[in-house]
Amino acid sequence: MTPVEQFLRSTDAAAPGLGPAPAPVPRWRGLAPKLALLALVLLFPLLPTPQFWIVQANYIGLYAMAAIGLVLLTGIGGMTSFGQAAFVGIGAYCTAYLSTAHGVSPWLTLWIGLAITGVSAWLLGAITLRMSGHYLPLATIAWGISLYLLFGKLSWLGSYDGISGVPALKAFGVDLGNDRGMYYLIWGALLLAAWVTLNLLDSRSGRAIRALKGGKVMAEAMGVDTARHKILVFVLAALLAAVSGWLFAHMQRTVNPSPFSIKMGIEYLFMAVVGGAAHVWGAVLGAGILKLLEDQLQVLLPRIFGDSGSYEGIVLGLVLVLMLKYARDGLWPRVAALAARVLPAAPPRQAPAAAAPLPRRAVPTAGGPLLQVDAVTKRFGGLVAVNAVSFGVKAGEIVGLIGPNGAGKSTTFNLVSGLLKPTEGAVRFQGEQIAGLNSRAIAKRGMARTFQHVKLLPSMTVLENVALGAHQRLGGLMGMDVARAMLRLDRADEARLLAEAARALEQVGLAHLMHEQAGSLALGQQRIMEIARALCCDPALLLLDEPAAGLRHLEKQALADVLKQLRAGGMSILLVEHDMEFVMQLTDHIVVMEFGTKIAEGTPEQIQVHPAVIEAYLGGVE
Ligand SMILES: Nc1ncnc2c1ncn2[C@@H]1O[C@H](COP(=O)(O)OP(=O)(O)OP(=O)(O)O)[C@@H](O)[C@H]1O
Repeated sequence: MTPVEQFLRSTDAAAPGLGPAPAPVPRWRGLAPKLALLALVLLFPLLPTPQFWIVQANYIGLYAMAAIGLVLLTGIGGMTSFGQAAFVGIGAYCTAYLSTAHGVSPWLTLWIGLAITGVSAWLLGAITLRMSGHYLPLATIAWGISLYLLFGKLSWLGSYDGISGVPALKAFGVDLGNDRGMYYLIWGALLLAAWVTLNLLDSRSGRAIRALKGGKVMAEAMGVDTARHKILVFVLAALLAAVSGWLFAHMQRTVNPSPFSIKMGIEYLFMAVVGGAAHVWGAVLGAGILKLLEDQLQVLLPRIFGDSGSYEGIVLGLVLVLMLKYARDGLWPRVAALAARVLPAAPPRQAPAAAAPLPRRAVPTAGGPLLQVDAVTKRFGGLVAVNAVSFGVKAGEIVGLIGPNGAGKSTTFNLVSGLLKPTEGAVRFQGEQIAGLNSRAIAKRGMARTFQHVKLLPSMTVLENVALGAHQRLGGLMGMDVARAMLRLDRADEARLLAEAARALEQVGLAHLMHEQAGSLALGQQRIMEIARALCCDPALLLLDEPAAGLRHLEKQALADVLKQLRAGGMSILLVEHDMEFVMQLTDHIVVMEFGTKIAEGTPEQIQVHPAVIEAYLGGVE
C-alpha cells in the first residue's frame, strides 16, 4: 500500500457511512425479489381474481408505461413535461385510424405509430429542449393542448366522438381481445419497458442521461453531448407513451380525445412524482396508487358528502401537495428501504479486472510544447477579467496559476478548457488552435479538468462517477449504442469502461471506496475522485481548479503525492491554487496574475522573491 493509500484509508472514518467494500453476495440472491415479482404478475390472472381487478391492473399497466417515460425524462433527465398524454394519443389514434379506415394490421400500426411519435418528439425536442427554466414545461403544455384540439377537430379522426370499432389484437391465432389476454400483453410490455429502461440507465449512455439533471457542465467537460442526450430521452419517453396508447386503443376498442388531454398529461406527472420520479419502479407504484385511490375516492366521497361532485380531484390535489412537502422523492425509496430490511441485497456492481484496456492516446514527448496561451483577453461587458495573458505548459511539467482573489485565474482556466470563449487571443493545444471550441471538443482533444466547486453525481457510486470520465473513449452511433445498452449487448464495452475507472481509482488510492455513493465521501476524497474521473478521460493535460481548497493539511500532502506520481508517469498539469505552500512544493513553473494581467512567471524560487508578486500579495514591504 502506498503512503497515499494509507492516508486516504485512514481518513475513511471522517466520512459518514463509509467502510470497507461490502462482502460479495451471490448473484441469485439479488435475483430473488425480481423472480417473485415476475411470478406474481404471471399468476395474478390465473388465480380466481375478479374481472374488475384484472381491468384495474390493465389500466395501471398502461399508465405505468407512460409514467416510466416521465421518470426517464423528468425524474432522471430533469426535463418537466406535461405533454406525455399527447404522445399516448398519437400511438392510440394512429392504430385506431389505420386499422379501422385502411385495415392495416395492428402489429404494423404499432411501428408506424412509433415512427410518427419518434419524428414528432424529435422535432419538438429539437425546438424546445434548448429552452431552460419554465419554457420547456410551457412548451409541452402548449403541445398537449394543440394535439388534443387537433384530435377533436379532424373529422377523419371522428372529431370529439372519436373512432370506434378498433379491432382486437390477435397473436399466433390467439385472441387477445379479452381482459386476461390484454393483461398479459400489457404487463409483458410494461416489464419489458422497465427492463430496457433499467438496462439503459446502467450503461455508458445511462450515466450520461443521469448527468443531465444537475451535472450538465461536468458532463460536457467529460465529452458528453448533453443536447443530444436530452433529445434522446425526450424521444424515448414519447415512444413509451406511444406503446401505451397503442395498447390502450386495442384494449378500449375505441378512442376519443379525452384520455389524451392536458389533464391526463398532468396526471401522468402526478403518478411519476407520487411513486418516485427518479425510480423506474416508482412509476409502476405511482400509477397503481393513483388509479386505485381515484377509484376508491370516487365511491367513498359521494357517500360522505351526499352528492356526486368530483371530490376525488380535490382530495388527490391535497395529497400531492402534502407529498411534495413531506415526501419529495416519492414513495418508492421508502418502499425500497423497507424491502431492503427483509429481502437479500443485490450484489454491488463489480469492476471486472480482466477487461481489454481502452485505447490510449500517445503520450506527448517530455519537454515539448503542449499548451500555448497567446495574448488571451476576456471581457464581461465593461470588465476586463483577463487582459492579454500569455503563458505555456510543456509536456510533463506542473504549472501553477496563482494570484489574489479576482485576479482572473478561474476565467483564464475556463478560457483554456472551453467553458468560456476568449474575446481576443489564441489558445493552441498540441499545435492546434482550440480557442472558441466548446469544452466537449476540447476534452476529446485530450484536456480533462476538475472544478473549483466539486461537481459530481451524489447518488451514483464513485465507480460510476469516475467511469463518466471515460465516456468519450468508446462509442459509435448513439442510436446503436443505446439499443445495445437496452438489450444488454454492451456488457463487454461496459466492462472495459468500469475496469478503466477502477484503474484510475487505484492510481489515486481510492479503489477501496469505489462502491460507495459519491455524495457520502468527505470533501478531500471527492476532490481526489474528480482527479480520477479526469484521468479516465486519458488526458494529455490535466487542469485542476483549486484542488487543495477546503482540504486539511494531511489531505493536501496526500494530494500533492498523487500529483507528483502522475507527473512521474508523464502527465502534464495546469493548476489554479491559492495555497502557496502546496504550489511551491509541487510546481515546476508558476504564472502570477493580478487584476486580469500577468505580472510574473518563473520557477517557484524566482516567484518567491519576485518584487511584483510580493507587492501583489503583501501590498509592498517597507
Ligand atoms: N461570468 C462573469 N461575468 C461577469 N464578471 C465575471 C464573470 N466571471 C468572473 N467575473 C469577474 O472577473 C474577475 C476575475 O474573476 P475570476 O473568478 O477569474 O478571478 P479568480 O482569480 O479566479 O478569483 P478567485 O481566486 O476568487 O476565484 C472578477 O472581477 C469577477 O468578478
